[in-house]
Amino acid sequence: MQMTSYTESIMNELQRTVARIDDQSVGLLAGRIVQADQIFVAGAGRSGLMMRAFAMRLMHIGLRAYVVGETVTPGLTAQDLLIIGSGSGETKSLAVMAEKAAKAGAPVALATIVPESTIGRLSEIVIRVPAATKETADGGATTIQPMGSLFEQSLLLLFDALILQLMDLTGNNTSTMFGRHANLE
Ligand SMILES: O=C([C@H](O)CO)[C@H](O)[C@H](O)COP(=O)(O)O
Repeated sequence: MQMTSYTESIMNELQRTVARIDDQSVGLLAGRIVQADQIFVAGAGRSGLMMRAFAMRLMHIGLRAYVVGETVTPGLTAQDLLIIGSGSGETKSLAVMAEKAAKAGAPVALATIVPESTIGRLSEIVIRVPAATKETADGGATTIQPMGSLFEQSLLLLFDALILQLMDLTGNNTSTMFGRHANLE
């Protein structure tokens, strides 16, 4: 198949998937984000890359956002919020992180394929993304793509749409946000 046909299939998969994400749980997360003192985001592998992209936009909005594991990332308190992106909801390092956050009294939010997963059970807000997990031998009717690709792409779209909601809530626009963009690049 040609590249353009593959991208068309991917776009169709994405449209089907993001259309089934629950708006209410995303709205709930938007509310928690603006209330939090600091926002910590985490994810492993490709899911982690999408979470890093989200953290950058949170910073552009003027929020105190950190990627867990960076050398400059401070400690988390009960006034903060931890947002995890994990397709399986079972990635060990993230499950331990969610447990630690819950012990510190901080709410955990999770975007995942499996709400009933270990991390899902530790999370106050769970956003279900109906994609195929990375272990699924083949995505069946859900996806032609390998492993967690559909989930990872959906994460990017979900969080970019959430950023638009946060821009509305906080009165930001592209020029206020660009004003906060890194100027040492
Ligand atoms: O990097 C990944 C892999 O390429 C799957 O497509 C995953 O994102 C990584 O292994 C983390 O897994 P999850 O926590 O289940 O998202």
